[in-house]
Amino acid sequence: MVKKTPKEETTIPPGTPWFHWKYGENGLEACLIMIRGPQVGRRVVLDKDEIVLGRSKNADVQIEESCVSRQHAVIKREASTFIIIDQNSTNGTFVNSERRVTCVLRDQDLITIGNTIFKFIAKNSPELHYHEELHKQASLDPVLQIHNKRFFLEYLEQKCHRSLLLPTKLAIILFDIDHFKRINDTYGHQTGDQVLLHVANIVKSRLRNSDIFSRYGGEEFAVALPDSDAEQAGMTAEKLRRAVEATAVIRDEDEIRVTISLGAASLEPAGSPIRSWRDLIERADSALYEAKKAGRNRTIVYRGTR
Ligand SMILES: Nc1nc2c(ncn2[C@@H]2O[C@H](COP(=O)(O)OP(=O)(O)OP(=O)(O)O)[C@@H](O)[C@H]2O)c(=O)[nH]1
Repeated sequence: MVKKTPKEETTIPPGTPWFHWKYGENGLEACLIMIRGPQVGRRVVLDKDEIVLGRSKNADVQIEESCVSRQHAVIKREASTFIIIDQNSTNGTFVNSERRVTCVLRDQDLITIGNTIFKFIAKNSPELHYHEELHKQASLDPVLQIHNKRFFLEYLEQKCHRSLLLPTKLAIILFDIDHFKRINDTYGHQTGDQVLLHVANIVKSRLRNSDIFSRYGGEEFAVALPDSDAEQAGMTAEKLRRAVEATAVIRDEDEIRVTISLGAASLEPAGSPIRSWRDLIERADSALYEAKKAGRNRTIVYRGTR
């Protein structure tokens, strides 16, 4: 049964980029890896001319520590060089333990901001591919070979931030297999896993390359649809629902059929404006909840006034 997402449930690192886990045209970009702090292993790809680090919600890399200034430091890219510039922060920016106002970053430099430490990995660093692989492994669901929740939320946060600034359209779908417990209870957990894989494959094959599809929980999934509004998300959701409904998993003599319930929400105003990715998740989740309550095997698009 789908439960409403508690507000504090998602604690995914803010500002974590998602877009360079496949090799881009210019190869891998330089990055920062958090090596001490609340999100150890968090990777920040330095793919913009300027990246702000600070406590502010609007910082590209938000560091939620009271001793970190709102706009603490900026990393500027100049050709292939990265320069960190302290923004007159109260407690200072440290590179390799020395307080610096500006500093050209070199491979493996350690940047300390508050209690958080990042390691700078340059574009030509021998460690770059290693960190890339670690990030990739940490972003995949090992059974279904689709993105995991961590990756999805990283992506959503980044994408939402940009879509609200530009602004561009963005929608998401959350969906859940109906009465999945019965499948496990009737056929066993292994067959349950087969059904999960079946649903994941059906959905994957119906999405665009630009859509981000992930496992959100046990039998819950999430899709992010860039450049889509609520109507388009509703149509995609219906397409997915019909595709799942129309196919079956064959097991011995049995045809196992499942249905899914879906909730969709988009960034465009529906009642009160969306301020963050959390609002989007909450709205899609409440639409999914309504779809379950209304009898399952259906799509509800969030049109609330909250
Ligand atoms: N086989 C298998 N089962 C899983 C996995 N993750 C979660 N489940 C099962 O999914 C079931 C979810 O049950 P419920 O939350 O009651 O939901 P439901 O039976 O789908 O009912 P509704 O969501 O209300 O339609 C539980 O029995 C979990 O054990 C998994 O990775 N593999």
